[in-house]
Amino acid sequence: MTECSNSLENFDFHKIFENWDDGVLITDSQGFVLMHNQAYLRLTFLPFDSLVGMNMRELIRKKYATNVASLRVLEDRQPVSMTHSNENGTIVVSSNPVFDTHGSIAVVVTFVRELTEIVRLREELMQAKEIEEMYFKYNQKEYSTTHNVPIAVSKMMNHTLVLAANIAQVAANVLLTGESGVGKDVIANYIHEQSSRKEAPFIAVNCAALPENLLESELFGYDSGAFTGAARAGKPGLFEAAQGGTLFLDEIGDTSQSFQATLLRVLETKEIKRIGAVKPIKIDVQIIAATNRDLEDMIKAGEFRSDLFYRLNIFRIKIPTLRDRREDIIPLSMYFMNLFNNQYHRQKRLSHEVLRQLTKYDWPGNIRELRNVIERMVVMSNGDYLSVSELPESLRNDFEMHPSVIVTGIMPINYAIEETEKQILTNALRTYVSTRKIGHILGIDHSTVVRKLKKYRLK
Ligand SMILES: Nc1ncnc2c1ncn2[C@@H]1O[C@H](COP(=O)(O)OP(=O)(O)OP(=O)(O)O)[C@@H](O)[C@H]1O
Repeated sequence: MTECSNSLENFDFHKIFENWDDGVLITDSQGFVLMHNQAYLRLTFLPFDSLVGMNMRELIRKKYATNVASLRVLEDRQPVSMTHSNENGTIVVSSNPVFDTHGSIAVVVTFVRELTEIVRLREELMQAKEIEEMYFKYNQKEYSTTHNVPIAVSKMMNHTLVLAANIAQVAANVLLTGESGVGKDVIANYIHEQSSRKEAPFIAVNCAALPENLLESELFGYDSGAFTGAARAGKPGLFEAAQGGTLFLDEIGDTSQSFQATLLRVLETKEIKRIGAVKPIKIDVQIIAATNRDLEDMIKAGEFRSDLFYRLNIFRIKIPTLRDRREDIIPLSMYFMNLFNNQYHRQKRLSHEVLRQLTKYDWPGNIRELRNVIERMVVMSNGDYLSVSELPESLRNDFEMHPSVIVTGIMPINYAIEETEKQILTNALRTYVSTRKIGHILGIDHSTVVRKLKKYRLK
């Protein structure tokens, strides 16, 4: 090593170490601490004001550590490097022996460096790569508008499709459940398309959209003279129109108890009677019922007939929410982008940042909400690439996904404020690199962020 001894003599090494961002610790040949800087305590989260004079074995004895690099150096007489990860982040610790002229270890110098940021950046890079791969995969022709099979990349949704296809083979009646917008309509269609009935009609009825008497006459039809104003020849209902095919009864949870009783009879006898008629008509129709309501709760509340529920529940498909199958978000987004590009004669593209943001959001409105977001962006955006700034407000800010703050105890207000500030800043540091960005996200100015980070000794 080349050095200029004159100038080095003037250096205050303590001062240099103290201002160092990395942690530095020097121990003697017995493991006693000779010196360390504040960064060492901050990065290792050791709850001491000073370690000087303490033997590093003490840390193991007091269970602050299981493996101490500087002690390993004393045993192995060679440099040792190790990484430690916990809820506070990841650090890399490198310890090096310094030998005296007799070849004995004089001191061990240890450096501690924070890796959290690097680990986070690596994860982000991997995520970006994944998104890029997906982007190219799902931007191909097969995800163009001609795609008529439900988009399903996730294991969960593929499992749902297999179940649906199996049920389609046996033409059993099915109950589809799941939150609003998860794709119950789409799955009902898929079941029909997978069945041997696919050439016959698929008829969908929204039971909640019609008043009870109209719903019955629509479904069962009526005979001539059934009521004033009835057509002379009578009118076949949708059950008859769906002969040989599929009848999809959406929002079954919103029907009256008397309608439920009639439907149960139809399921059991496979016959219907037109209103005002005496003679029953045999029907050969696969019934698919769907609801986003909790029928079991409704039964408890006396709002849904348990006998109809048990009849329908023999084959039930619960369609998972979009937040439970995040792998489908990118393929669905690409699909909708192509769909609306064609529809509105646009050539928009989704940027990686937008895709990443879409995968992070919780989608309470499920696929319908995603579809609406993409449609709006395709129509409203100015540039070729849809950018994060064009996303709706709720999707732009991560923190809006976790808006509730729950306090479970009683404590001094100032302590609570400081503790909350500290936790929010720690969370923000995990996601954002720049203090300016943190200021923007937290709604405070940049200098306040810097001041608070210093105050809480956060980095
Ligand atoms: N797997 C999918 N692939 C492509 N588009 C889908 C898929 N699932 C749902 N969609 C689209 O999402 C929107 C909502 O789906 P759908 O109407 O089937 O939901 P739902 O569960 O029946 O909702 P609700 O309970 O409110 O009636 C529709 O535009 C549909 O085309």
